Amino acid sequence: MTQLHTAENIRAETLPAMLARAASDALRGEVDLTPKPGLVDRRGTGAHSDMNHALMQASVDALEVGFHDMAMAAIDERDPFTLRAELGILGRESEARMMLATGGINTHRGAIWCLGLIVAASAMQPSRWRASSLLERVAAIAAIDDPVVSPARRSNGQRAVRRYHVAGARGEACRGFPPIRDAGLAMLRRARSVGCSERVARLNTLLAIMAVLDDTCVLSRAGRAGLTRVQDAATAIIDHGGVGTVSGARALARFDRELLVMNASPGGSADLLAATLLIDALESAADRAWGRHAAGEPSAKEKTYATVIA
Ligand SMILES: CC(C)(COP(=O)(O)OP(=O)(O)OC[C@H]1O[C@@H](n2cnc3c(N)ncnc32)[C@H](O[C@H]2O[C@H](COP(=O)(O)OP(=O)(O)OP(=O)(O)O)[C@@H](O)[C@H]2O)[C@@H]1O)[C@@H](O)C(=O)NCCC(=O)NCCS
Ligand SMILES: Nc1ncnc2[nH]cnc12
Repeated sequence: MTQLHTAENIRAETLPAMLARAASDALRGEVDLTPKPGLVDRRGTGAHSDMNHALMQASVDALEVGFHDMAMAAIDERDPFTLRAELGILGRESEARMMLATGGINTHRGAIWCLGLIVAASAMQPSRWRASSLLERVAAIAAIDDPVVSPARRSNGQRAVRRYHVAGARGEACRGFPPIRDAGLAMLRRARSVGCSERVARLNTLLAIMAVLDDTCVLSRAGRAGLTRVQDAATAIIDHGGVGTVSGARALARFDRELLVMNASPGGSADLLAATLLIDALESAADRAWGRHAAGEPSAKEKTYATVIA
């Protein structure tokens, strides 16, 4: 867990480095979480023939520098339109590093998007890391068109958006990622508060996101019927107490097998789980560093330097 402290710095680290590390930690936490339904984890490849745990780890390693650059851009750039254009450039650079690290496999394009926006929003106002405040800034950035990308972009996600009339990754960001704000964070905190292990809390959080997200990966692979099945099955497991019980763990195993048969990988939900873990870590870091109800901006020194103890 990344922890942020002030004053007696054991190891001073710049804010961009701290944010990049926190984003990478969140992505590794998602990749390592096991057993996830339909997704790559420590057991194997999920509903993918071209990905495995080692490849996902290599992908995460390749993304940290890009998150650092996005944070730097957000600290330095005050004009929102210039910042959005810069984030687009840096996002595509990150996608290129991902493709280089994975031999051309799209492991984390969606994760670069959602975590990159959160990192940028965090760097813009370092002491205002409450989820609602962060996600408002995410929505404001996402609402600005990337001057380089054509609205007619041909991608699996855009084809699903047009065919099934869903928000897609861009639309969810423009709304401030409601599945994170309203489902993921609430489940993560509630599961911890009732004594679930961190693994169970995170698995329940993934299911809570899957229950509400119109995941274009699932739509592209299994259509509207497949997405409805995924949402209904995730809802049922949560409604019956989650995966911390024997019956819940058995239901999760059945769900995993069903997704493999459907070839339905909830990659978007996996990304939003990582984003939920990132926002949770940032809220905790801000509470420790600046106090629970920090209203004021941190000092110039705090804006630039913070101690990070891994
Ligand atoms: C806004 C972009 C994400 C582009 O989005 P677009 O709508 O054009 O669609 P895709 O390029 O297909 O990317 C969408 C990915 O986002 C994830 N996702 C899916 N549904 C949602 C949702 N409702 N909300 C949020 N995020 C969602 C998902 O990413 C994950 O899955 C991918 C791996 O799964 P897989 O099934 O293998 O995917 P494919 O390779 O497409 O299928 P196969 O060919 O293998 O069958 C992986 O990407 C995961 O991360 C969707 O795939 C954004 O990329 C963009 O505009 N970028 C430009 C640069 C930029 O502006 N960057 C800013 C950085 S701050
Ligand atoms: N663990 C995972 N498996 C498959 N696709 C993903 N996209 C993000 N994380 C993923």
